[in-house]
Amino acid sequence: MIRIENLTKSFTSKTGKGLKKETVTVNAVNSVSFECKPGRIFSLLGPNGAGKTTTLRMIAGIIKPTSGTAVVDNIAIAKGNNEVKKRIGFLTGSTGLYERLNPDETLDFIGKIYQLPIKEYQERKEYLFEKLGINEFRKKRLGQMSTGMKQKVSIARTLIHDPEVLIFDEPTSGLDVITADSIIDLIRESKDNNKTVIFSSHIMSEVDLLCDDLAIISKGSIIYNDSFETFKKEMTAPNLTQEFINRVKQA
Ligand SMILES: Nc1ncnc2c1ncn2[C@@H]1O[C@H](COP(=O)(O)OP(=O)(O)OP(=O)(O)O)[C@@H](O)[C@H]1O
Repeated sequence: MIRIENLTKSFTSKTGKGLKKETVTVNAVNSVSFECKPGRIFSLLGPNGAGKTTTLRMIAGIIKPTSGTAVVDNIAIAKGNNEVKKRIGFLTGSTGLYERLNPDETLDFIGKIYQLPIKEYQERKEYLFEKLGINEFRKKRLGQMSTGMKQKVSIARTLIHDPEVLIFDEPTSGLDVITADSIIDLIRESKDNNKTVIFSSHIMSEVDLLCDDLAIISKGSIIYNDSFETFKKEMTAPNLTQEFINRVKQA
């Protein structure tokens, strides 16, 4: 379960030189509240720069909110970051991978960090490698891999400790439809295993494939938050993408 209340993040930076130095504040996320339930897939949909990554990074405890609270699996983020991190799998475009390691070595390294029991770890690794089609390049160095191959390894790395809460920041970005499909399949399976899943996207067709509950974010604020069923029932545009565009424009 994820529950966030009035989550807000402002970034402050200095621009210019000498006497012309100015402080610039960007309100990336403004008082955002929503709840993601176990066994359901929650989509955070919004255009570029809307505040999706910033929101997810706050939920994952990577950056501190300026104000507001995030509770993950009954633990407040501010109070127990490490406890929360064990329960979370966070996939983001900037997930670090060591270019000199191969997928096997990468997962071994992460498995040790999480101190996973060896048998459980091995089984989980084999399962994820099979599911994601990593076996054929499991001995190849990350530095010699394509974007899609690296994304698969990132996903295996995110899921190796079988977390209760899965946070995917644009999980299929830059992937071909076949690769994207295996990832979508894995996300669905996590839902069936009663995990709490949130993923961000700016593509309505991807949301349509997976979503149970939908929040639309625009310029840092939530402009829609309800079930996807309700969104479809209330739709006045001829298709989902147009409905999304209209709602963002009207906000
Ligand atoms: N570290 C930072 N310092 C200053 N501004 C930032 C920082 N990170 C994000 N921002 C700004 O906050 C706003 C929201 O950015 P964010 O990355 O959360 O958007 P997003 O919805 O994930 O966008 P995209 O779909 O393009 O990835 C943008 O205006 C961005 O420039």
